[in-house]
Amino acid sequence: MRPIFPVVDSKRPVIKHQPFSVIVGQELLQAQALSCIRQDRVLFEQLSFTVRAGDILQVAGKNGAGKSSLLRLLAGLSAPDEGTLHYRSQPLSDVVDDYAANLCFIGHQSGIHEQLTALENLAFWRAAAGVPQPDDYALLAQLGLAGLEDIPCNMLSAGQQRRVSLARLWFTSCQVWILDEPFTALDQSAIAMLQQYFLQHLNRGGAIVLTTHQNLTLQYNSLTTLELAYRW
Ligand SMILES: Nc1ncnc2c1ncn2[C@@H]1O[C@H](COP(=O)(O)OP(=O)(O)OP(=O)(O)O)[C@@H](O)[C@H]1O
Repeated sequence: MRPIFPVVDSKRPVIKHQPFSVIVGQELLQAQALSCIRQDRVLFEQLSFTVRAGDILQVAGKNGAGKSSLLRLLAGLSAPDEGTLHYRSQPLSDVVDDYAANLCFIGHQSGIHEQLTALENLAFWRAAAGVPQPDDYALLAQLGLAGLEDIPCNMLSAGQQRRVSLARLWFTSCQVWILDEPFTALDQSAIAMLQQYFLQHLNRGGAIVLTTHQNLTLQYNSLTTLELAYRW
């Protein structure tokens, strides 16, 4: 029988990740001369940048500037109208399986199954990712969800649902994280915890591309901001 209130140390890391076997600075994603057109509007064109191991790239811009559209291109969920994307120096289309296995994409929507509990959502994602059973109670406690593990997610608050959604980051072994508005609905303490966790991921050779309308409060040495201008 599961304990009703499991005793956990919320400061103790529940999963110890190994560093990625990469040299920090190794090129992971290269975007060359990307263009994206939506509803006859050119959102961006001739956009080129590189994301290396250890990098964090913040895509900024006004509502409708094309941030989510760019992230979807980078995640391989849609194709650019012009330009090319490479993963580890190979055309993305040639290495799509390798890339998908190394990519954790969390979109604008939380992506949780609202009828399922937090524990059930975690079990579902782990099964899909082929990740062995960690201590989910401890993970959820670390994310401030102790006591809420067994109720359907549609009975959680928006911020609590976002925390469940972000739990994937704590057990994924993927090196590239693409996160669309990960701080939405989170309170200040959760934002600080997530930013601290980003730092750990970068320090072990991970890479992050994210959008947010908030300023990142932590100092990231490898932070680059890509500002997308709203184009009419
Ligand atoms: N699949 C699509 N089909 C048609 N138009 C789209 C599609 N996806 C996005 N758009 C349009 O592209 C524009 C940019 O949308 P996008 O979601 O990329 O903006 P954003 O910068 O992420 O905005 P926000 O800050 O509001 O999240 C919008 O005008 C939107 O209506």
